[in-house]
Parts: sequence; C-alpha cells; structure tokens
Amino acid sequence: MPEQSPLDLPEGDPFGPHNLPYGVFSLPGSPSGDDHRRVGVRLGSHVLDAGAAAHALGSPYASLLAQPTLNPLLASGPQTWSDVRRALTAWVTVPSHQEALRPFFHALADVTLHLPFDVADYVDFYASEHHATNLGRLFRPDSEPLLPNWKHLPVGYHGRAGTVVVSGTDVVRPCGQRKAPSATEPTFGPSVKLDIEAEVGFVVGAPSELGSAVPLSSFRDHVFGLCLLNDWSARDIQPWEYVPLGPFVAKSFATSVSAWVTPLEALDHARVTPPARDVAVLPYLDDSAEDEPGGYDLRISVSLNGEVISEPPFGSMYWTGAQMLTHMTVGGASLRTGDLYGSGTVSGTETHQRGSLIELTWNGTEPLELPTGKRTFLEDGDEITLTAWAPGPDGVRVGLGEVSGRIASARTTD
Ligand SMILES: O=C(O)/C=C/C(=O)CC(=O)CC(=O)O
Ligand SMILES: [Ca+2]
Ligand SMILES: [Mg+2]
Repeated sequence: MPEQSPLDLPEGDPFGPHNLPYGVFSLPGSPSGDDHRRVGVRLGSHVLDAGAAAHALGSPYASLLAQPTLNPLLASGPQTWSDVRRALTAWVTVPSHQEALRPFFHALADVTLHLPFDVADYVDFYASEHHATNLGRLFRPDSEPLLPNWKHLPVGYHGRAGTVVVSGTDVVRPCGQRKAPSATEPTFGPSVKLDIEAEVGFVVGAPSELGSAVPLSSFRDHVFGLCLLNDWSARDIQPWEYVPLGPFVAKSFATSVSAWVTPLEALDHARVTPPARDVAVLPYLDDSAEDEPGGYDLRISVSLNGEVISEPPFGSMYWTGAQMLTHMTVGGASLRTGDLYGSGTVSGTETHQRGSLIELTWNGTEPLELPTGKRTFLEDGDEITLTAWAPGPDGVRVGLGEVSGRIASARTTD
C-alpha cells in the first residue's frame, strides 16, 4: 500500500492549509548548529522544509525560506508575507505539486523544533483587566486593585530577550532574594512560589524608524504573527523586588514560547471586538474608528502534568495588540525584526479562566486538588503545557500549537 501523503489530512485538522504556521526545525542526527536548521511550515502532523520545497519548485522565495531562522522572512514585510503564504497555500492544495513536494515533508515526531526567530527586544504587558485586578488584590490588598493609570495606557515592562526559550526547554527553578511582610530581613534561596503566566506573544516582523510612533492602523504592517508564551514568574521574589521599577529577577530567568508562529493572516476569522472600555482613552490609543476589530478570539488551555487547570479566553483582553504596539512606540522607540511582546497574563472573569497559579490558588491559600495531589505553586518535575485554538474558516479550528516546560531543580551552591 502506498504511504499516505502528508497532504491527505483528516477533515477539520487544525493544522490544515488554512493555518500554515512557521517554525524552525532540524533533522535527526544533524548537529545542532545553525547550518542544519531550516524554516518549516506545519501541515497536519508533518513539517514542510519550505526552503527546499521552494527551490525544487523554482520559487523566487527559495532564498528567503532556506534560512536557519524566520528573521529574513519577518523582515521582508507585509506584502511578501502575503505572497509567500499564497504560494505555500497553492503548493499544499494543488494536487499536481503532491509528488514534487513529498521528499520535503518530515513527520513532526522525527524532527527537533528550535526557537523560531532571533528575539530582539522583549516586552511584557499587563492587558487583562481580570488578571490585573486579581494581582492588585493579592499584592496591594490595602489599595484599589487597578492602579489609576491602568485604563489610560497598556502597562508594560522591558524583559530579557536572551532568556526566551522554545517549548520543551527545561526551566531551572530560579534562586533569588525575598522578604515576607512579617520577616525582618530578606533571605536568599530557590523560589518556593514558582508560577506560570499564560500569555500570547506578538512577533514583530518589519522594523520601524527611531523617532516615529507606529499608529494603530499600522499594526499589520509590522506584526507578523502570534505565538503562545509562558512568562514563568517567582511570586516570592517579585513582591520584594518590584518596587518602584517593576519585575526584575522574578521574571527574567526564562520565558517560553511555542515553536510555531501563526501568521496574522491565518487568524482573520478570529478577530473580535474587545470588551467595552469604560474610560475614554487619549486619541493615539482610540481604536473606535478602526476598520477591523482589534481583539483575537483565542481559546487557551493550561495543563499541569496533563490535567487541564484553566481555560483563559484571549478575547477578553482589555487592551489589543495594536494598542500595545502603538503605546510601546509612542515615545519614538523603534521596532526591530524579532521584537517580541507578550500580552500579559490572560485571565477571564471565571475562576477556571485564570492564567496563573497565584490567581488559581489565591496565593497558595486555596490549593488545586489534582489526581496527583494538592498543588499551590510548581514543584520540581512538574510540566506545564499551554495550547490554544482559534475559529477559522468554515467552522474549522486554527491550532496554535503548544508551549510546554518542565521544572528542573534549582542550581544551588550550598
Ligand atoms: O500587579 C503586579 O504588581 C504584578 C503583576 C504581574 O506579575 C503580571 C505581569 O507580569 C504582567 C502580566 O503578565 O500580566
Ligand atoms: Ca507576564
Ligand atoms: Mg519572563
């Protein structure tokens, strides 16, 4: 019997030709150096070696795709993104290409997936009203949960690009300094409140000029696509160190991203109007006259050791990706290819929609009851996986892949 073609997908496969996310892979046995990495496009449970396929088909995009990272494609800009996607769609849907493409498909189970792009700057926002309200209650119980600025601008901080890692990378429990409110002196040691943050990452492709702001309407000229992101956070280190400049050691030891970047064009059916804003914003952030709604209806699922513990709805985010981008550049900051910005933890209104353990367990006071026992924060060996899907054309889902990471024990010297 002939082997089934990678192009024969089960009906409704979330990684069908309507999706075509990009990643970077290497083949088994190849050294881990850059030379052996190549851009791949996911189709079902296979990855297409996009550069080799382009070369074989005589495509003008061969040199853009035969690369060890997505950066050249990201830098090529929105017209080329569309053109390449159109070409790929034709390759995987036109039956006459089937035989020519077959050698360039590899089973996902047989390849190693790498960080898909070289991360330039990394920023993390705080765009969920429900998350910000919960964290405000937990960290600042004597104040209003939302600080006065929260509904006037998307609050964010600059993170550490060099510690962004691809899904599947172990996360070493961080050590740091902490002081409980009741303690008189700070102490040092491995975090005892290691947490997750379920987020969506925005991947910047086309750069912008230093000194000019990027308006809301230019979001799609710069942002190439979305990934899943887990902003690992040490909740015992964070409250002691964050005043007044923001998170530092507590959130800079590892941030995991999915191996697949889903182009915005694959998510057009998922666009939704964000929740009603009850405070008027300044004109540069006012999206009421934009042509398209700025939200994305992504349904995230968080599992701990295989048990689903939360289902955060990305469509509930107060601030949109365009507003975050515009605010980030309003002072004239330039964008670089490979910039990554996180949405901030995605939490919905309901308890089972909270995107972090500090919220799900109310800072450890209400443990989760799991088949493997009670859990407040993460223990060594725990594995966290975020997955997500979005509505696509004709009721078919668009899969966003997964981001997972396992906790390795702290590296202490004593
Ligand atoms: O409210 C605080 O002081 C802290 C908030 C967070 O830890 C959240 C954060 O990193 C941004 C986010 O993911 O929403
Ligand atoms: Ca975060
Ligand atoms: Mg981080």
